[in-house]
Amino acid sequence: MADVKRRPLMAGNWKMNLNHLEAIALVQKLAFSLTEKQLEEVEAAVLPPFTDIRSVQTLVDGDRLLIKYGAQDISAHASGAYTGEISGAMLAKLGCSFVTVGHSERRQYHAESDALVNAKVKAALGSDITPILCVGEGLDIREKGEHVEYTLAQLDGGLAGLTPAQVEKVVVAYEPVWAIGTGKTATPEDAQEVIGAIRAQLAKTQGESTAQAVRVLYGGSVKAGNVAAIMAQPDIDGALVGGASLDADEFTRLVRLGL
Ligand SMILES: O=C(CO)COP(=O)(O)O
Repeated sequence: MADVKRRPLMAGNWKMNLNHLEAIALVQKLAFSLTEKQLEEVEAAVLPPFTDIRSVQTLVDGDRLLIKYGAQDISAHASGAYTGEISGAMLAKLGCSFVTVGHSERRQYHAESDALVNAKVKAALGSDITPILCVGEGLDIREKGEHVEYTLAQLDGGLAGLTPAQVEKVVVAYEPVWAIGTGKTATPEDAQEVIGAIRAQLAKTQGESTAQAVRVLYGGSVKAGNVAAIMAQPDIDGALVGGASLDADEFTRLVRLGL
């Protein structure tokens, strides 16, 4: 199917950085630097720590900013005795549009399995929040040449039990673990290889029209200096940006280059 227009998405995953005052300052700078037209063409989102979200909400609502925001994790449970967890309903109440699910740092440091990631994807959809399902291989898997099959298994695991209509609401982010925070970016061709395979797998499992509708992002050492070459690949619809999203000027340049 040719010429399907997917709106580019640039999402800044702040990880465990910036307090709520710093969050306000950064979002204000982004809003000052990006025009409404740019934000209509490229969807721009920030994903701050939980403790910043209320402040970001107040700013975005108060000034009717077009910048979207979300969270970095969501509980698989709806409510109850789950100490430390944050539910989808709580995030929805704060106006979150997105939540990353299954980020490699959560898979690695919090032992998140594909089954848990799948439950979190469903929790997000149940609260009308777009899950950004993160997949991607470590260096050992890449060196064995098994990166495509490994990533597709994470994709299938994360989407298990969803209907094609639900899958269309999911954003997938391919983030090879060896490229995160290391300064080593996958080449645009490496990223396209896996992201093209993700789209082909979606076509096989969900049907061609769903596969064409799903946005697939690349993440891993994305900066203003390399984003254009990444975005030039046919199947890449945006970027999930870590370090470079903490700098307002750099993230602004990234959003502008997102088309
Ligand atoms: O993990 C990432 C985004 O989720 C990528 O982080 P860096 O952009 O810092 O490599």
